[in-house]
Amino acid sequence: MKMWHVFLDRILVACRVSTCVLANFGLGLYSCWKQFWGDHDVAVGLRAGLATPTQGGKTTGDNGTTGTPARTIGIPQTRIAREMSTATCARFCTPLSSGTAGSTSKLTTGNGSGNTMTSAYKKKIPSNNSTTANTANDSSNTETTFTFKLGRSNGRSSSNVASSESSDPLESDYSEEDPEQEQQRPDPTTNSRSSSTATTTTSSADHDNDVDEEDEEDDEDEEEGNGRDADDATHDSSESIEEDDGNETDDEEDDDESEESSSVQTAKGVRKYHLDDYQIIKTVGTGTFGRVCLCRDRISEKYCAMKILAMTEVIRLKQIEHVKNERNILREIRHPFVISLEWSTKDDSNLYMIFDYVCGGELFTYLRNAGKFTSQTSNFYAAEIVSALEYLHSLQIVYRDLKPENLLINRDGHLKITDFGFAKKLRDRTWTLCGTPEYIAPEIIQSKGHNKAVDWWALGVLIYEMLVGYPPFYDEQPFGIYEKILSGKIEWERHMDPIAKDLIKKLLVNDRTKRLGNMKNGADDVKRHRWFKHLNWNDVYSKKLKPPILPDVHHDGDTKNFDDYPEKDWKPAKAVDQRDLQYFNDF
Ligand SMILES: Nc1ncnc2c1ncn2[C@@H]1O[C@H](COP(=O)(O)OP(=O)(O)OP(=O)(O)O)[C@@H](O)[C@H]1O
Repeated sequence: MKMWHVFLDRILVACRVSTCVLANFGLGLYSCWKQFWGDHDVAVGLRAGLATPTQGGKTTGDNGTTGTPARTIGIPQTRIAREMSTATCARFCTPLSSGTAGSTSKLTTGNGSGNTMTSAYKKKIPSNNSTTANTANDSSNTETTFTFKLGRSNGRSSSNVASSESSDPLESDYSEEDPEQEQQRPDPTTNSRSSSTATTTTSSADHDNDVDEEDEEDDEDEEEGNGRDADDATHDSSESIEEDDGNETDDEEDDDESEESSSVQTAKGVRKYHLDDYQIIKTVGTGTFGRVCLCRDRISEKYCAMKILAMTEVIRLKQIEHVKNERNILREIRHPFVISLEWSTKDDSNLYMIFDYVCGGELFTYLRNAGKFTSQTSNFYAAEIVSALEYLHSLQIVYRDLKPENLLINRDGHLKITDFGFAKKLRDRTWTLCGTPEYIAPEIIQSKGHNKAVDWWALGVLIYEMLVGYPPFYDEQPFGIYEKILSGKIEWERHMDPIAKDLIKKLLVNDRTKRLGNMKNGADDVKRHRWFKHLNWNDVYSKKLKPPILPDVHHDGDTKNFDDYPEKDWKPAKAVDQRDLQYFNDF
């Protein structure tokens, strides 16, 4: 019976791939025709998927990212979202690139078997790593926009790197034009707001646009939970939202305020922020549309991380709604293990988000350096993630990008989840195909519609990866990864902690109605699992647990745990015209 299931699953995946090859061929022809005749939008979709200019592992786009280190090759593919008609829907199935020397690219060795995979992953441990450890909007049910971060880097920190010649059969999936995004595009015929009035004092009502209409997942909770004793003190995550989170903005716009400045109510009173308040020190990371810089707030003298997104790129890749979504969700949340957004603004070229600077670098780096973590270390990080996921889910936010690359370690050794580019506020399921291949849940691959259960799946993958050193579903090709995910077959290490293994098994359940975390007791089922039995969850939330790793940092603005990026290669992003600027009126 099981064999039949596997067989049928494989046929299903194969059908999807074949369909996408054919459709892609058609789409290619169509796009060429359109490109020739000047249909910008469709051509953009194709460029994003297939023709990212790369040179020597560096992007050569016009977004100011020229010279971005090689882990960002294929930047547009790292967060691909294509909004095309399902009639022209296709998935690009092109050969894997071999990647760029000394960097990024794909995991191209290993055959998927346990041992080879181990060595393959170990080979990926960066040699020049300076990090050391002290101790061992989808608004409706019809929306089918596909968004992907592809492949995992073999470099020290990036995983969401995609080659422009990726073979991922799900990489470029197409959908009906997102009606919502279309609706939200301002009417170009209306007058542009002058830059002096477009401040960042926006309302959080934007979220409404990202919410599905049906009530959440009645069907998901039918299965019985495990009915464990409620002996653990459970933190009521809703209480953790501080009333004054420093991100609320004044209702009234200040005439003097420009796009680059705005008054914000902070814990210490009203502060008028301005971009000039921030002295940019150094690039510490790169992303899809730009870079993340360490900077210093001249007023508070605090170090911050400034995420700079080139608007031209955001528009080109049709990511307007996703970026606004990211900012809106970040404004709403406040949790000890989630990155804090201090302020956001824009000028006529870039969007800016200012975060706390997390100087310890990515968990990914520590994991690759260590090979694997002990059960105790993994338990510590998993507990902090459970606490954060419980909080996010209580706000109906599904995170959708859990992986070690998105977990930063603070100076105090505690985690901060970063990169909310795929986060989404949900009431019902969503159909956006997004994630990183090794971490995506079966229901995403099967386009069944998904919900917060995907985060619990990803937690299972993450715990496995921390304990074993590589993810449970691995293959050279994304297609192989998806096959393995759907087959549900996991290779277990002989000496793996049996209690951790039990938890992983209960999280990596293909049927999401039986997946721990997604049943009627929600996150409590995970928190009460034996692997977490020793924990007091209030202590977890209050950061009372002793961190297993303390980053080697000498001061709050230390950048030794991040790669060096050639600063002089950054070109200023092109200014967008008034029409395009209106897309970001409420940013
Ligand atoms: N608050 C922060 N403190 C320190 N480093 C950070 C911070 N935020 C981000 N970074 C670094 O910058 C990198 C890119 O940030 P982030 O993932 O948010 O950008 P992105 O554009 O969403 O990237 P991607 O395209 O990979 O999704 C991160 O991997 C991390 O190394």
